[in-house]
Amino acid sequence: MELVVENLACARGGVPVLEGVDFSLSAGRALLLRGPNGIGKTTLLRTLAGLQPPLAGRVSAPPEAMAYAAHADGLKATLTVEENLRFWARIFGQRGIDRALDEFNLRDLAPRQAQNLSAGQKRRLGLARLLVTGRPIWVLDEPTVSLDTASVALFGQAVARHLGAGGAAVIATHIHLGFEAEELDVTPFKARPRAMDRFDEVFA
Ligand SMILES: Nc1ncnc2c1ncn2[C@@H]1O[C@H](COP(=O)(O)OP(=O)(O)OP(=O)(O)O)[C@@H](O)[C@H]1O
Repeated sequence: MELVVENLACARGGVPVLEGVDFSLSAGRALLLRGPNGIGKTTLLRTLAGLQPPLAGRVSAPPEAMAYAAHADGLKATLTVEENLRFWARIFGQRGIDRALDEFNLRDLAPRQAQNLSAGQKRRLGLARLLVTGRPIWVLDEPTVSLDTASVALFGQAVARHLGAGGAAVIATHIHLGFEAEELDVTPFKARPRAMDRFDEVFA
């Protein structure tokens, strides 16, 4: 599914963060968002995923086309790895969890409660959830935090397979993920400060 973003503006805590964001992404392609801490990558991803409304502009694909993975893994602590995946598969109307277990090397951990996983294992489970959503556009915020080198490679392969199957991905990351991708530095889209009121304008 193609994703077209036109003249998008987004805010955090009521403060405009980015404006005039334009890009398009074809099926089978990934876009890596770059830019310094605090510039607005998370805010842009949340807006793309439909978790907050844009201030202006258009996102062509509906939120139902997006699978969003945030900084937090959002695991059910007392469910096992397998139960977590089955839970999400049911939520998203999918059946199998085998690919998710295999692609993220979770087979041996399947019977373990999520609360007893290491940070990197939790992150692998959070990312494995993407595979049971069945959704075409992955929207990922710093997905490799806590992952070791081998797990980063597993993740890169999973994304590459998703792209190969006609999916797309928008990923905020500071590292190289091992697959071909376009890059967008969002720094030039930083929102300009606005006058708060007419009195402010006098001094602008
Ligand atoms: N809950 C919040 N309320 C108000 N402002 C916030 C909130 N969360 C973040 N911000 C501010 O919004 C701006 C954009 O933050 P955002 O998290 O989108 O940046 P980022 O590019 O993802 O940063 P990082 O690379 O550090 O993850 C920052 O100035 C940040 O301080």
